[in-house]
Amino acid sequence: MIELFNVNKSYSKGAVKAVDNLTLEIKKGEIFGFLGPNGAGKTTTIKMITGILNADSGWIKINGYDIKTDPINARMQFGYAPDNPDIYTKLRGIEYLNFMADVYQVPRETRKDRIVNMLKRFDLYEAAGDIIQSYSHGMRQKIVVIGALLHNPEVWILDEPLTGLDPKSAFILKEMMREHVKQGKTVFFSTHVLEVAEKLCDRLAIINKGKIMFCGDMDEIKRYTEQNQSLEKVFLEMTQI
Ligand SMILES: Nc1ncnc2c1ncn2[C@@H]1O[C@H](COP(=O)(O)OP(=O)(O)OP(=O)(O)O)[C@@H](O)[C@H]1O
Repeated sequence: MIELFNVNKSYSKGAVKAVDNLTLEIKKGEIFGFLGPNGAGKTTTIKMITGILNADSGWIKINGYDIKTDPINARMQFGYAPDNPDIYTKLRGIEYLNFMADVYQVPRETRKDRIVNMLKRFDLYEAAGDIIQSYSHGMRQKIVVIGALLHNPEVWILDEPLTGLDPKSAFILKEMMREHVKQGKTVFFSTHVLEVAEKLCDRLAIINKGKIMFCGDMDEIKRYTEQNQSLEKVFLEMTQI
């Protein structure tokens, strides 16, 4: 579960208001999509949830742990895959995964099986001994996702996880998301791809200029509009592209 209450964030000494009084609750057992055009405030919000950035005001809790006042407990609740997978490129894939397993204290007895299973699931097993720098964008994205999920976190926070994945990898990740929430756990992810959000999410929020324009499920989207409009039309209306 993720809770945000009256969260604000500005950049450039207040000149750019990136997140504007945002209140949101992402429940256990749901895949929650975070939608918005470029520059809407999605990544800034995700960076505040994960404690990379501090909110100017408001509070954020993950499974009840405040990211500001109880950061270690809060961080142990989630796995986070950033939108830019170009990290630790000098390491071999397997070195990166072992490093992540060390950081999150994954026990030796379970880590090997877990690493091998996830590498095989994402078709990366053969490449695990290669330097990450030699990987394609999609391969880097997959290794970052595996690293984020190795400690079997209850809450998954994924920034644009499907961008750049081939159809098979995207299918596998979506399948994993569904399996995860079936166990009563939480998935929060941002996307530009409306079709994915429409098919995958239990609920979604549309953000524009730092403000939540809509939050609800697909039925609520349809009720919200007079006719049975598509998510695309609703999105375009709300974000006025
Ligand atoms: N470090 C920064 N300094 C100044 N302004 C910033 C900084 N980072 C983001 N911004 C601004 O804050 C706003 C929100 O940006 P953010 O990256 O959160 O949007 P986003 O929804 O993730 O966009 P995208 O879909 O393009 O990744 C934008 O106006 C952006 O230009």
